[in-house]
Amino acid sequence: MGERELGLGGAEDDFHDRFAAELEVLAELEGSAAGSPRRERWAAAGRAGLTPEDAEAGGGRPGSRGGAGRRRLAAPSPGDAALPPTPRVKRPRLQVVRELNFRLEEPEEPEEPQGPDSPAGDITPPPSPEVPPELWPEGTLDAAADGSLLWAPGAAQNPVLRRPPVLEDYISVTSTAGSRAFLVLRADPVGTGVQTPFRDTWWRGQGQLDLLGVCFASLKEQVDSERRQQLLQEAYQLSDTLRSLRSEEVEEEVQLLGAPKEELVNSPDGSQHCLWVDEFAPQYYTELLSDDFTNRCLLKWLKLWDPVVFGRERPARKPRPSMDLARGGKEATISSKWKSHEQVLEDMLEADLDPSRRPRQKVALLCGPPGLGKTTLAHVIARHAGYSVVEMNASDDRSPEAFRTCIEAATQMESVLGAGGKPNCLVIDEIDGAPVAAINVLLNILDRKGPQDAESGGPGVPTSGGRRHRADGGLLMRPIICICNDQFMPSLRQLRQQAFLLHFPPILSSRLTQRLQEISLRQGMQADPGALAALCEKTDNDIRACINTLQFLHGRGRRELSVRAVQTTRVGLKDQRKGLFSVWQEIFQLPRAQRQRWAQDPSSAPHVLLLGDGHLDPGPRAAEAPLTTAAQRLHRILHVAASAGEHEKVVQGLFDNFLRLRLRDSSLGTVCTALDWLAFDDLLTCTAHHGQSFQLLRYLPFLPAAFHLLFASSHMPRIAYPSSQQEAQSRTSRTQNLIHTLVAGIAPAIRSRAAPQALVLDALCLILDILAPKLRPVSTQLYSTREKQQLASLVGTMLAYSLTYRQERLPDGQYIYRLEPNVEEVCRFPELPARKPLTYQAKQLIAHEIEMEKMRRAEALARVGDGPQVDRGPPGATAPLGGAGEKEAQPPTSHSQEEQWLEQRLERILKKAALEDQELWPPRQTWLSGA
Ligand SMILES: Nc1ncnc2c1ncn2[C@@H]1O[C@H](COP(=O)(O)OP(=O)(O)OP(=O)(O)O)[C@@H](O)[C@H]1O
Repeated sequence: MGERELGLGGAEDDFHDRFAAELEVLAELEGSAAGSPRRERWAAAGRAGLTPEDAEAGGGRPGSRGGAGRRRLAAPSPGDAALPPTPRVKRPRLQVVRELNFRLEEPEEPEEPQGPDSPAGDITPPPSPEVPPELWPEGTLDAAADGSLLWAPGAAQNPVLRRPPVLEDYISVTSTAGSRAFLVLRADPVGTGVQTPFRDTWWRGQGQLDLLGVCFASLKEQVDSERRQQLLQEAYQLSDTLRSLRSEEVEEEVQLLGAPKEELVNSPDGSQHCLWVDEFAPQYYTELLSDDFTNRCLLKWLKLWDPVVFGRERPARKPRPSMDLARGGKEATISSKWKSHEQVLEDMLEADLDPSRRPRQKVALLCGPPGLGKTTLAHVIARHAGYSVVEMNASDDRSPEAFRTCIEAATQMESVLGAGGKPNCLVIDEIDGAPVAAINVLLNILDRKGPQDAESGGPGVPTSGGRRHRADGGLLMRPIICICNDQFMPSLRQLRQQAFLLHFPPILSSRLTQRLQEISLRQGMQADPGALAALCEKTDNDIRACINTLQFLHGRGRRELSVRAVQTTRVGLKDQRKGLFSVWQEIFQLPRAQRQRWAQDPSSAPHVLLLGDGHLDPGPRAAEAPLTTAAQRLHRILHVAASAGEHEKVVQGLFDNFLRLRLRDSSLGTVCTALDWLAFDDLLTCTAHHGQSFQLLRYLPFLPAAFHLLFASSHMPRIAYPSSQQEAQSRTSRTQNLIHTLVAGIAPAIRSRAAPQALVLDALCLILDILAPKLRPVSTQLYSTREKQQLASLVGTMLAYSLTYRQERLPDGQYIYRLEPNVEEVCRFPELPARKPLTYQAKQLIAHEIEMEKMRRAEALARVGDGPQVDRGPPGATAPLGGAGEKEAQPPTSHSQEEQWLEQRLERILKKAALEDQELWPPRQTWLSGA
């Protein structure tokens, strides 16, 4: 400070001379020039970083810290405002500067009430208590100084100034050359020369308070990293424990088996090179696990190709003892009415070959769940029948071109003689994954007709497969076996109709268990039948899954298979989604294990769970066991229904089939409960979709579960694909169309009172009765007046409703007259006979009279339009039955006269219409010449 004073004292006069202009401005400012509006505007603008005009308009940023003090300073006093801007007595610079102190300290006190000039909306929070007032950034001040005369530009950043700063204390320094500089003094409350981090924190937060001092994000990060580390540690600990447990287990097993440790460690590695499913894949027909009937059917179908492929004649058929006779009397009558799938298949196999001596079904379609050995069956059977198998995967070769090339290469080209000179048999796997276009290619190939087909003449005896194939030019001469999981894929619809369809039934678990035992024995693995049966049940008798599980466990060093090991192992199934028929079957059939229990305890009928609580109460011992099993079944069906996906179709199948089951409940209580469930399902679906309450959809699988508990039995139900819904829909739309046609044709006067619903419910049935009066089967000439009137009124009524009779030819060649539009369909049950049927002649007569009446009306209309020029018809013609508007017309006396008269009328009407046309549309030449 001493230096400063020294400096100041020494050069005061010089200073005044050099900076006279600036000091004058300062003095002006000091002399309450705050009264000057311009000055105030500058100050406000400086505070908010606005232009003076902006400041004038909006008052700058309300509540900024520097603002309050500055505003107070700038408040004009009436006296000052009147003062002229005269030069003042020069005062020492420091004094000026001190008086120009803009009371920066004042805003530091947040409690201080705001001045009257403070904006009402000032909601700026007080500064953070952690930030000392001395460290408030000069940003606001600097901003205020920017462009203003009051501040030395860059004072905040550059402490060495050429002019003395206005607001801060400073030290002036004079160089030896006599030039002066001013050094700004800054307070340093934290430490000498140490830059405080708070300044940065303040600005980084862009006005945020950062009460914690550390950014929240970094705190979160810190917590996250700590948690991660903790998890990692836990994982390490777990893996250590597991490793130690496993090594203990292996050691135990080694001790049990007495095998040397090295051998155990090596054997899994060695076996990994070859999958057991491949190693133990069946090579011969006898090794197949699938159902014998299916195997035999496929083999028989392949044998049907022998005449064209191998040139062998088909062996003469032996008369088969009728299966019906072998069965019981009642069952025999049923089976004569309903043919089982097996019978249908056998009939197909017994059927004659087509004219080109090929089987009627050119392609066999094997369908069933995955992993049951369908592909294996096709390969083994084809080899067994003497073919060389060519396999293609329809999911891979999806394009129609690739499909065509593959099929033709295997069945049409020279390579029909495959490896070892054997003819090819094409196996198309996963055909349900092929697109419709590709399947159409296959269908086209199947549909190709040979010369024999075209002629339908006697069969030509082929000499050899190759020559015959060339002669037929593209005719399919080799068998094709298609394999799919889901036969109901829409793309397969047409193929299914043409194919020899073979459902692949589930493999018997006893056969599979036996095979698994063989395999495990050969691999040196001890597996008791119980454990293997559990494995089969768990995998739904999926051969692949069973063998893979065994290999997996073997690979992990297990030499003994226990039920617990099977239960605890997570077996990877290929595809758990079931087809619709399997879903329906599971719903209507008891699971196998359950069947035994069911037989033992018939009192625990599952429907009691749904029909009433009373049955569940008898006592814990009676209720507990069935409840547990029922709960298991419930969960299983819930799972099956939920994973099936097509809920609507599943429910339709249940609806169409549940009444065909053998119901044991004679009071039909189960049926009523089932109907209630169906109604509930409808309600649920409607509510979910109308109100978009999709959370309700989770309750939909409960309907199949309820049906299972109500109807499941040990019998294999005969399930039909549901069609009632579609039929009902098409019937509804047909009926609606009929009603619309009828209403549209009704005369306007009647139509106003014939709303479609009222018409259907109230009028149509009675109208049909009215339209069927008793008419004598004689000529109308012989009718009495009353009968004539009756006929006339009938014709009038039918015309009013735009009804008539049309002649139709039935497929058997018979002619009938049918009402048009056929509203009888709307209001009469098809099975019931018509109440008052009209004879063919009566309908013919009515139709004729309706046509006549129409013509008469048309002519009457034309006459009304033309007035007297219109020809009034033949002199003898009169209205036959007193039709409306035909008083003056003379009816023809005989039938031939009547026809003649009608023809003349028609001719005249047509001529008149032609004339009118000409008048309206003159010939083209006239137009052109006129133009
Ligand atoms: N009798 C059997 N003995 C041993 N393994 C068999 C037997 N039958 C089939 N396998 C094996 O089971 C596996 C599955 O058979 P396959 O591929 O024929 O089933 P799939 O029904 O065609 O299944 P996907 O529909 O998944 O193709 C094959 O690896 C096969 O080797």
